[in-house]
Formats: sequence, C-alpha cells, structure tokens
Amino acid sequence: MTVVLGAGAFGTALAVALSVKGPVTLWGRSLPWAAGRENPRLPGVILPEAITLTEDLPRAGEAPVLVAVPMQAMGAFLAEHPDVVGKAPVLCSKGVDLSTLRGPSALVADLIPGATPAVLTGPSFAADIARGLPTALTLACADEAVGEALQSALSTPVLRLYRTTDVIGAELGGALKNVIAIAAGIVTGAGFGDSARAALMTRGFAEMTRFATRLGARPETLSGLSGFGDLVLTCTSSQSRNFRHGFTLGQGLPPDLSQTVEGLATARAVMARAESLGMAADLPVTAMVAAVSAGDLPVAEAAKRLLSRPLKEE
Ligand SMILES: NC(=O)C1=CN([C@@H]2O[C@H](COP(=O)(O)OP(=O)(O)OC[C@H]3O[C@@H](n4cnc5c(N)ncnc54)[C@H](O)[C@@H]3O)[C@@H](O)[C@H]2O)C=CC1
Ligand SMILES: O=C(CO)COP(=O)(O)O
Repeated sequence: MTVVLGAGAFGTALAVALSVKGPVTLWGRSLPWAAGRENPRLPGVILPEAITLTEDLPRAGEAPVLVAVPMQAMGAFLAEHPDVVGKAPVLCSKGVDLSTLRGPSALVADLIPGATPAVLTGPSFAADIARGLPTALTLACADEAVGEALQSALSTPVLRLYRTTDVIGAELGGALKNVIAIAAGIVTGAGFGDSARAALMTRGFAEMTRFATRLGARPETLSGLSGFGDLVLTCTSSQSRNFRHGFTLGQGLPPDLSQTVEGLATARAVMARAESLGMAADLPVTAMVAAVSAGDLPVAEAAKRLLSRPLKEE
C-alpha cells in the first residue's frame, strides 16, 4: 500500500509504477478526469485498477506517503496537512521555496517537528515512468534504516532506487539542474549550437556543485543520478518543461505559462540565498536565468554577458 499526494504528471506516474506492488491511493485536489482514469497531464496512460483516486485527503498511517505537489505549493501544503503527510514523507518535488529559501526537507523540518523526510529524485520523466520504461532514481534519507525500508518498498523491476544519506545534496541536485536546463534551452533556442550547450552544461554543473557543497552537500552526490544524471536528461531533451521554457525564450517567443517550470522560482530563490552567503558572483548562469525570468534582462543581453565574463582558470 502506498499513498501519493499530488495528482500531476509526476504523482500520477509514480502511482502507476508503484501499483505493480499493491494498492495505491492517489490524492489530487481536483480530479475531473477521474471517471475516465486518464490524467490529461499523462495522455494515453489509463490508470490501473490498483489505484484509488480521491479528492479526500487520507490520514497518514503505516504506508509510505509520497508528496508530489509543485515546490511553490509545498510549504502551505505541509503546514495545512501535517497529519496527512505524516512523520516520514517521501518528497518528490524539485526546487527551492521562494518565500523561505528552503528546500523540501528543510520545510518538513520546520513544519513537521520530529519528522524524518526522504527525498526521491533523479533523471525521470513522468511519461517514461508511466510507460514502464527503465528508470534509476536516488532515494535520500538521513536515517539509514528508514532509507533502506523505503528503498525496498518503492523499488520495482524497472524503477531502481539508489540510496544515500545526503538529503541536501540529492534535493539540491534536482532543484538546481532545472535552472541550468532553462539556460540550456535559451542557448539552444537562440541557435548558439550544441558546443555552446555543452559548455553551458559543464559550467552549470560546476556552479551547482559550488552552491550545493557550500550548503553541506557531498560532491559525489552532485556527480550522481540526482545531480549530473538529471542535468544531462533535462538539458538535452525537449520532454523537459524547463528546457522547453528556455528554448521558447531563446527563440524570442512567449512561453507557455500553464506548465510547471520549477527552475523559474528556484533561480530567484537560489540567487537570494547566494546573496546572503556572499557567493552570488559564483553563480553566473543562475543569475542570468533569474534575471531573464524576472523580465529584468533580455535574452540576447544575457547571452552576451555570459560570453564576456573574464577569462579564468577552469
Ligand atoms: N513531470 C515530471 O516528469 C517530473 C516532475 N517532478 C517534480 O514533481 C513536482 C510536480 O510536478 P508535476 O507533477 O510534473 O506537475 P504538474 O504540472 O503535472 O502537476 C501539478 C499538480 O499539482 C497540483 N497542485 C498545484 N498546486 C497545488 C496545491 N497547492 N495543492 C495540491 N495540489 C496542487 C495541480 O493541480 C496539478 O495536478 C515538481 O516539483 C516537479 O519538478 C519530478 C520528476 C519528474
Ligand atoms: O525533473 C524532471 C526529469 O527528471 C522533469 O523535468 P521538467 O520539470 O523540466 O519537465
């Protein structure tokens, strides 16, 4: 038995994947599509019988509870529903909360005292998971025993979970790669070519590592699935909403604002946190995405600034 809170593309895909192991309760705040059992965010995927769809929030019990609401809604959700989230939530959202500058696990620590959060993250498009394609993810939990139990409960033959105790590293990898993916989309949409994108990804990865390690992440976590792995996926696939958003901006077109594009708010949150740490100058790509997203910087000017930074050692 598993509970998934949040019936967007990702929550629904996880419910489908986990339904091979037993019953799953999938909660969404509004499920007008429930009768047809096909989420418009995941067209073509008919939900298996093992999934119970509900708009009524279930109380947390023994079953693992996965939280897959968008990052900017997470704080309010946790604050309003601690009994639903329970003491060992598995956080599946990727980002940094703009109002508190906190990631998912720090929000849990603040809002649900005594909880032991886990983070499920890594390279995985909802559509791939829902189709049963092979996927490898990171399951991070500071408590090894809780992490081991979750790894076993949430792994399937095609959904392979690798364990770590580096929660901050895992969640920052997933949050920061979305920002770099927007930049990679801008560079690609503006027609700068594949070589420029590779340079951007590499410098972006260095930037992710600088910021995350400053906040206590282990460098090897950033080199794993939740950092490097997800960066590669998201910066090179038009399945990524963050990449597509950047691509549209790079083409000079108006982006689709109906999509969840976590990197936008996260770029601004990361820059605010970096300012307070005195390391804003160390995050040029994130600064560019934050400025472009806020409408403070035209795309062409942003690209020019990145290319005109002082030459230095790699
Ligand atoms: N779609 C994907 O391939 C992946 C998504 N994720 C992460 O999962 C999280 C959710 O993304 P998606 O499911 O893709 O987004 P989505 O845009 O498909 O769905 C978001 C869902 O959240 C609901 N929602 C919005 N505000 C809410 C609130 N205050 N309370 C409850 N529900 C609320 C919406 O009604 C919608 O059903 C994001 O942080 C994303 O980065 C992670 C890995 C893959
Ligand atoms: O996190 C993801 C893949 O791992 C999904 O990326 P997007 O949110 O950019 O679609």
